[in-house]
Amino acid sequence: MTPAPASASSAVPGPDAVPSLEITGLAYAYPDGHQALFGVDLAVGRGERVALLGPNGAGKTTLVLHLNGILGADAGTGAGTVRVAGQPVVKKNLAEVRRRVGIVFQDPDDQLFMPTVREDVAFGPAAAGLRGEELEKTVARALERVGMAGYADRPPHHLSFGQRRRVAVATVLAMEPEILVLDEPSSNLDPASRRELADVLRSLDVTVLMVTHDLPYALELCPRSVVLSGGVIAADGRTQELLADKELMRAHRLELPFGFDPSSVTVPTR
Ligand SMILES: Nc1ncnc2c1ncn2[C@@H]1O[C@H](COP(=O)(O)OP(=O)(O)OP(=O)(O)O)[C@@H](O)[C@H]1O
Repeated sequence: MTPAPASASSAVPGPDAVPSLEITGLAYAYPDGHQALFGVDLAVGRGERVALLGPNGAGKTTLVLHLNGILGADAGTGAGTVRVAGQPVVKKNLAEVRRRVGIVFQDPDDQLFMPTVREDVAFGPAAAGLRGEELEKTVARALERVGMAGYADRPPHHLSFGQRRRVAVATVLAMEPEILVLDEPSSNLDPASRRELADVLRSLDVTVLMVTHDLPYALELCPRSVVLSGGVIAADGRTQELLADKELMRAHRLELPFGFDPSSVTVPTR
């Protein structure tokens, strides 16, 4: 599959718009010498929802950890550049970059540690200086966006896993990120929670990069997918077309559930 130009996706900004994410020539070797990324180029336009697919060990987590400077950030162990909303991810910009890149980790309990949902969602904006009514409004709006408006006073550990994941998304949305990065958002969710989270994600007016092994979820949510394999981008194009490409799928150990037909799904236009 020939990599598709960014303009093949549906919500691509105009030629002058700054992409939410722009990765150029990103290469990275871990300190033990293991080379995980070999020159990755990827641009994600504002408002796009893109799935990052690939087999175990492809380099997906390594790539995501470069987006907010946990790895890389001019540490001297790699090459290439990462820009978020035009800003290079380098040490002197890390505070600003981390505000703009909201990562929702696979386990919500890694992100929720306060006595109440309200305090968890308020934590980031309060640390950024928000106070009083403005902070209250920010928290309320973030909880509303994930359908958890009535849960502000509840302790996070009293919520279901699916509800905790939505609150984890709210903690990140409260920072008004440029790009929301989700690591396996559908993992451990029952079918109803999975669908509810999909509805929430579809309703957000934010750029999304979603790492997932759940190919039907990628298809439901992301018009565009990128296949990372062996530390390089193997394909970049419309999710429906990539999932229908049996050779590509086999070559990169991607498997649809038995009997699943990608052409039977109505895909979102953004
Ligand atoms: N801390 C580390 N030190 C050395 N090598 C590492 C380290 N972390 C990951 N790797 C290696 O880098 C490669 C990419 O790993 P990465 O975790 O980015 O893959 P992934 O696509 O996220 O995989 P998965 O789907 O299993 O989560 C793998 O070969 C992995 O073994």
